[in-house]
Amino acid sequence: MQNITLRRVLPQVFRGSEKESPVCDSEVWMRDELVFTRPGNYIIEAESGTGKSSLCSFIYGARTDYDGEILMDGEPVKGYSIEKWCRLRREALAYLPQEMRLFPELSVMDNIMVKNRLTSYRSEAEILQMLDRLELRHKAEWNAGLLSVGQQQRVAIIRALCQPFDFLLVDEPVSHLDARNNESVAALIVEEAERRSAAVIATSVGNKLTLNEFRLLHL
Ligand SMILES: Nc1ncnc2c1ncn2[C@@H]1O[C@H](COP(=O)(O)OP(=O)(O)OP(=O)(O)O)[C@@H](O)[C@H]1O
Repeated sequence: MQNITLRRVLPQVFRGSEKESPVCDSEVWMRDELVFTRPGNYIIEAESGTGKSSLCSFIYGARTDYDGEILMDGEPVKGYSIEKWCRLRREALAYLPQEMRLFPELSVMDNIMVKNRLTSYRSEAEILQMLDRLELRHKAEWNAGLLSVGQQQRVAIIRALCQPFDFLLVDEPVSHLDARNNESVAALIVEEAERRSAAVIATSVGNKLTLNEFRLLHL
């Protein structure tokens, strides 16, 4: 997939507020055409409750309660079959939801392997290396539910990287990370995105992923 286009997209919950702030000032909602292309980095910044997670769910196809159109390589996604969504999510679209969705009773390694067994994208040694880079190697056998939220974020990021993708969608990926961990996560994400010539779309409510070059959009 080369591009994702938003045409006059607006969450249905915001219907009627098109002429009011923040919707009328948004660089995303109700724009005639907003195109995300790969490769490239995008940060979508906004205050709480303005729809960052909703936007991610719309792009990922998890929710359809929006007006306007989302197109992938020019095709409107609202007509996509379940099979097409499954293929897209397996091959082209990786997603880290804000709530991470780890299995708390499974170990860190098993959480990552649940995904990696489906994709066969990484070797166990590569996963351990990524855990090492994000300073979590010593937690590999811990239950994910016993990790801090910031540690869980790092595990969920590694899990999201265990697949091919053209677009990586990360919803507030560093909201619980300090500057040093933010930089480690950003370096890993940039490296993985560059390897795939992919685009990164990251949302932020304040603590932004430390990318060198990116287009900033205010939601
Ligand atoms: N599944 C849903 N169905 C309908 N409306 C929803 C749903 N999820 C969220 N909303 C509404 O959409 C609006 C934006 O919520 P959303 O979670 O997208 O914001 P956000 O910018 O990600 O917030 P935060 O930074 O606090 O996580 C809120 O008014 C919320 O009540």
